Amino acid sequence: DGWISLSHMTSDISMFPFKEWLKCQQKAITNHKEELSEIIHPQGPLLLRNTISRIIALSRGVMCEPEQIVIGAGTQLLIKQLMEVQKNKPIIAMEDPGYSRFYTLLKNMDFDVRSLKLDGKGINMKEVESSKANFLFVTPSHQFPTGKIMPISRRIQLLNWSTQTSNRYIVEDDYDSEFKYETDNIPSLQSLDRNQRVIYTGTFSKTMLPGLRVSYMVLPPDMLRKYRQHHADLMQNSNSLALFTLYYFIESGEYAKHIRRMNHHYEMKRKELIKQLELRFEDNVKIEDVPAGLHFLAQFKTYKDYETIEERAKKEKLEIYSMRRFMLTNKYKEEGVIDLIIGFATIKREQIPDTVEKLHCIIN
Ligand SMILES: Cc1ncc(COP(=O)(O)O)c(CN[C@H](CF)CCC(=O)O)c1O
Repeated sequence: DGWISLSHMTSDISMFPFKEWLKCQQKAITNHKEELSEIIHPQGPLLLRNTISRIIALSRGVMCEPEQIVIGAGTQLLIKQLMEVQKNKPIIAMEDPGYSRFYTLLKNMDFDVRSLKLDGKGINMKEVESSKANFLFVTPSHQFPTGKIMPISRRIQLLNWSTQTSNRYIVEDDYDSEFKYETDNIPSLQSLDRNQRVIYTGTFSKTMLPGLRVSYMVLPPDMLRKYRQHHADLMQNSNSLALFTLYYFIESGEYAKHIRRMNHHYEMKRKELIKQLELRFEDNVKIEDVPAGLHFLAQFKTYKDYETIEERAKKEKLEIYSMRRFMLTNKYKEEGVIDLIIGFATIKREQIPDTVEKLHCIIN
């Protein structure tokens, strides 16, 4: 259809090992007919939760028992189910710019959602303190969408904040933490938490396929008890066959191999795209060069406004999202520049020069 994608919402399907996936699916069908014929554990199969707890301990330092893991068909659904448990409507705070889908979901659930500004270290601490929030949503590993990696100092401040009164929680959304280039990973916020205040969420959307719809959250024991009480009748909403297949995919080593391969592939494309952008735009572009994730923020000098740029991108059949998509309430707009979110998962390496050229004529 002639469209080129700089979307941050995709993963590179051309590299997905479907042959291996199908072998694992065959194993799942052969070995788990029993489970496939009945209602599985509401939190997802214990054998997959064992595997997930092992990999997030190794890769993210998350310390948890498999019993604390709840699997679900997407992070949004898990957040919805988690927040349904909260009595007396806690006040919620989240990053702005941030994840508009969570903001909309929580507003639609009639929560009082405060959108807090960022500073150089991530969510602004003074705003957190004055927000009177009980539930704080953050993306410390790779702030969504600016990409900032939250330093340990700010993480400690947040953890101290979470222990100041009894009913405070931090939801750590670790959505694309598996992709780090050059730098090594800072352990998760959850790994530093000694007071059972951090609810950790992860997803296979970025490392596998967004269409798989397999995500998970790790609940502290007291929250898990409340969750199980409230959702006693709720069934697992992920596809069981996909869950058992994923189990074999991980246990066979294919998952670790796939992540290594994708890390290398994405790092190469990211480097090339940044190089071409800087060549073409010279000092009319400023790249937030955080070596992580599947997108980066690029600030372009132009007096055109967001609507014009978005219109022209559509006309040029270039799928790209601007900062407008992520501004929750403070619609700031610096004079003479626009911020675009550049996703590099889907673009082919050979398409990069033309795409940069296309972007140049859209912006200038
Ligand atoms: C901040 C953040 N936390 C989690 C997910 C994972 O969600 P799920 O696939 O349901 O597990 C995403 C994935 N982002 C979506 C696809 F990229 C949508 C982006 C947009 O709406 O801008 C995300 O950005």
